[in-house]
Amino acid sequence: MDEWMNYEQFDRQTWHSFFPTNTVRLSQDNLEDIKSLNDRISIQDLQDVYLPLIKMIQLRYQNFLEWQMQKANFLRQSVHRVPYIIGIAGSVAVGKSTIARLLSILLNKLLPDKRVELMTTDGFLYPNAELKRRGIMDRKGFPESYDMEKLLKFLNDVKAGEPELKAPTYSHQVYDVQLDKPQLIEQPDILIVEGINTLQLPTNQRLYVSDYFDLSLYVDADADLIEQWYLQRFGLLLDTAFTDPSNYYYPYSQGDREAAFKMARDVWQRVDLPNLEEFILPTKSRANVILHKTVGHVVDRIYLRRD
Ligand SMILES: Nc1ncnc2c1ncn2[C@@H]1O[C@H](COP(=O)(O)OP(=O)(O)O)[C@@H](O)[C@H]1O
Ligand SMILES: CC(C)(COP(=O)(O)O)[C@@H](O)C(=O)NCCC(=O)O
Repeated sequence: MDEWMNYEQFDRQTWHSFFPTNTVRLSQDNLEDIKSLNDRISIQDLQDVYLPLIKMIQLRYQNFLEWQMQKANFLRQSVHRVPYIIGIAGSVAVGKSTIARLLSILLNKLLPDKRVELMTTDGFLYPNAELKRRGIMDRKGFPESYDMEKLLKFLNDVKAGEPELKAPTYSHQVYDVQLDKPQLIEQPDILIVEGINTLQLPTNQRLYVSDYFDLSLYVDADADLIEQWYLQRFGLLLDTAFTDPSNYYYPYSQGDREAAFKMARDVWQRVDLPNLEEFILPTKSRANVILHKTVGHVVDRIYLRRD
């Protein structure tokens, strides 16, 4: 069976033609915000790929708001604010958090009266100490390394409009969850949730994380390319965060650079690649939108699931 039969596929040019960019004006500040993503997203990518994407998200969001009104009318309830949740899935190091940040900047710009917040599911990993206690430190990122019950309960509370929720956070710098630095989630209108497990099937819970999503995106690329991006990020961290003696990878920042990269390649091959193949890739066909990236993070194809 054709794996893509329920998707429409667009090349970059066609996708761009759906929303020619001169209709959105970005201020210098917005551009600076976007550039602070380290020049990683080019203005060309912004125009060709991300502005049409954000326009489509805006249309879907309007539709969602309309439905909330109609539903309240039908059920003879008063309209209450329900957050719109966007999930972003894909491999470790494929660029999920970079895209999530860009989308949040653009949504803030397009919908200035809406509160847009961004979080990652990495904070729901068990702390390193607990992973070690369970003997699964080398399974970090695999389904069993997350407290899925806690994540589901959290998303349920967000949807229910609970005020001032505290999301646990994760630091790539420290290589651990930061129990003392929770992120406040304060009744957002739109919440972007990025993480490798956002489309994962439940292991023993009855709910999917994605049951709480109003829209889901999967960021896709060839594994060989993602490995390069993983190693590039490792190189950056090796020169910065890992030089802190409290960092998990500190010894590698002090020793031979080639040995450090050898270790990182080994971690990719033993941990992140098998996780991609066994648990992350199979979730791709559940996403509403698939962004396919090629060399240099350039998005060359966009897939939309028929609905
Ligand atoms: N559009 C892009 N252009 C260039 N580099 C990028 C782009 N998106 C991400 N990167 C780089 O790729 C690496 C992984 O990106 P990141 O957003 O951290 O991925 P994830 O959140 O999926 O782990 C980082 O080093 C980041 O700087
Ligand atoms: C915390 C993560 C599971 C999540 O990755 P992300 O999507 O944030 O890049 C990953 O970065 C990770 O730590 N994996 C374990 C093996 C490794 O050190 O790469």
